[in-house]
Amino acid sequence: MGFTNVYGVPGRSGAGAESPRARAVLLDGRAVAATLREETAAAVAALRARGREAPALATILVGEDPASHVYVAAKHRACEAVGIRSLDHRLPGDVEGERLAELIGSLNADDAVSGILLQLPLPSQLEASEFIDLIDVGKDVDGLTTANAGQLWRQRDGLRPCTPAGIIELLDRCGVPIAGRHAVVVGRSDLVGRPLAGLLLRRDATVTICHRHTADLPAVCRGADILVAACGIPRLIGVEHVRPGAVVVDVGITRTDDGLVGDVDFDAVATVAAAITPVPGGVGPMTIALLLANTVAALPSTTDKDR
Ligand SMILES: Nc1nc(=O)c2c([nH]1)NC[C@@H]1CN(c3ccc(C(=O)N[C@@H](CCC(=O)O)C(=O)O)cc3)C=[N+]21
Repeated sequence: MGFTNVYGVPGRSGAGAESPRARAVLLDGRAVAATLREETAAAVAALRARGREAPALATILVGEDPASHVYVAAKHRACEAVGIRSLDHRLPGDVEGERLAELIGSLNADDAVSGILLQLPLPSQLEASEFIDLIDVGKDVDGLTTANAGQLWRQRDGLRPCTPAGIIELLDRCGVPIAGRHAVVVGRSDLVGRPLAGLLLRRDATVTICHRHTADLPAVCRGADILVAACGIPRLIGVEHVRPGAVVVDVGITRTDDGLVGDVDFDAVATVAAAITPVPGGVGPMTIALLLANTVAALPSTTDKDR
């Protein structure tokens, strides 16, 4: 992408320097995700052509959270579009943990199931990490089990969480360099902040993780070449957090009366950043594209099966 040169000269302008007038380049997650989905569809077609079964993703949705229903439906549609079969399991919000555990056990044992996704959040009586860790490590297409998280931090192969992996893929495919850059991640969730920090570190970024106890958040964020907002606080990140020329990634997605709102004050930040992801159309579609890629990657390798 053409903007690498612009971005390649980071604007280490002193205090009081004027913001560039030009608006930030849009990091178009929707377009990049479409390309990635085509690649996944081609990989599935190639498997089928060799006589293999299509991969299958099993989703588990517990309770009636409306946003979760929207997301799970989107995941099923995306599976269908690339030739991945999907299995839709639903449990009532007051389900006993034992029943959920049984379902996960039966999906672990089912050879026709290549990936298992337990949609979060769970109802409050169920401790999410306890159930995530019941998922077979090889079917953990969300990359959220303790075992896969450990693989990441130990620098070993493993399934990676979809949102963090999607962010890295988006930066790579848009030509944003990572090695040697200072990446600041705002938010330390198990789903996004922590694993993303691990992935950025593996790519040789200098990584800072910020959270609610961080002193002078704007100052820390202004040190970022790559600033990732993943705290779930609508429009927390404003111009005062962004050094002119930084790349800004917005993971936040809050439903409000005026639509979906990110963690970044987009209109303001787009006047100073070199590049920025929109909400919607940024990180969200990449998350789903990586879920599909992970589901294909979770298949036992062709060589294993063919031997
Ligand atoms: N086990 C688990 N794994 C997850 O990956 C997971 C989860 N639980 N719980 C909830 C979050 C959230 N999440 C999103 C996925 C896609 C969009 C997405 O496609 N967003 C569209 C907009 C879709 C809309 O209109 O809502 C966009 O940003 O353009 C958003 C959010 C996955 N999550």
